[in-house]
Amino acid sequence: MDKREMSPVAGPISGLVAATFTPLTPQGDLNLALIGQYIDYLVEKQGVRTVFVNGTTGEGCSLNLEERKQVAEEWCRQGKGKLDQVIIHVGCLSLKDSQELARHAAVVGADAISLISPFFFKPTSAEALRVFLREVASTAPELPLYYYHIPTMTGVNLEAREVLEGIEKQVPSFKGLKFSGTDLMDLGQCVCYCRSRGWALMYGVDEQLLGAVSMGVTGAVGSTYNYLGSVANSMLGAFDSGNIALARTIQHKMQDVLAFAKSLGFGLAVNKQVMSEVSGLPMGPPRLPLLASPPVQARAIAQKLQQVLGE
Ligand SMILES: CC(=O)N[C@@H]([C@@H](O)[C@H](O)[C@H](O)CO)[C@@H](O)CC(=O)C(=O)O
Repeated sequence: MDKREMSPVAGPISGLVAATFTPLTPQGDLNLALIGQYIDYLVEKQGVRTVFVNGTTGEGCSLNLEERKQVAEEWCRQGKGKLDQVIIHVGCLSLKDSQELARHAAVVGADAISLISPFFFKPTSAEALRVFLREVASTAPELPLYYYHIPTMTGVNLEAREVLEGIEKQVPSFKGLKFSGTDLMDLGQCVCYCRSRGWALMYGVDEQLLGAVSMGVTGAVGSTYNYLGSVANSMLGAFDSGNIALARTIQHKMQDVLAFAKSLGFGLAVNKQVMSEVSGLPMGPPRLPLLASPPVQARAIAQKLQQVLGE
């Protein structure tokens, strides 16, 4: 067990955060009954004790509000005493919907909320986005709020550093961001801004986490930490102890697996199947418009993972 696994979370979020899949039945309804076992798997097999619920991996934007509430509530309920933190993603196209989910997150005992920018009518300036974040935060002022920067999915290409400018004056509960972009200049600037305020900066592109760690992020949120958490934890442990050569070797192996996965059309649908293959927990199908792929792809990826990372 490495240092990060042992240290309790205090202050800004550190270490790995699993961006959870939303378990569905074969018919496409929520399978809430699986969440208890899912938590045990993350904690016991992957050494991951903080979760990010209803985000990209959780298909949050494909669930209706009632479903999102049920999923959030179940993670909070089942995670009590087992998980360090439950972060609920409340981003929606409608301000009112995000406010409703933020309020609900507070009621069910979430530790924090996070949100993407609306992406149909997009904010035309960083100030417009800050005002949107402020209006959501005001409905759950007691919960830390993290901006979720994911330009590849939202098409909102405002620099994250620009969004941060002066945000603490508008959003007193603001505590950092989840950065799922690849612009290292922007990331570095965000690190400086967040570090001087004691905020969290969680990186979200798993295949290049080591680069972000060397930039100074406090932690990482990602889909692959659901089943590669223990591997990624050992990479972070190697980095922390100054064994950069080992950290690089581990990151390169993770990249080999993900490059192979991408060559087979890795996306959320296949990723969810890989999780089922590796964990043995039936995550079920993705929700339309995503389509399930033939299981052969996920099996091949799970085998590759075993072959590369089991070495
Ligand atoms: C676009 C996307 O899904 N990115 C993932 C990554 O974890 C990604 O799956 C991984 O880096 C493999 O490419 C996360 O950033 C998403 C995430 O944290 C979330 O589910 O909210």
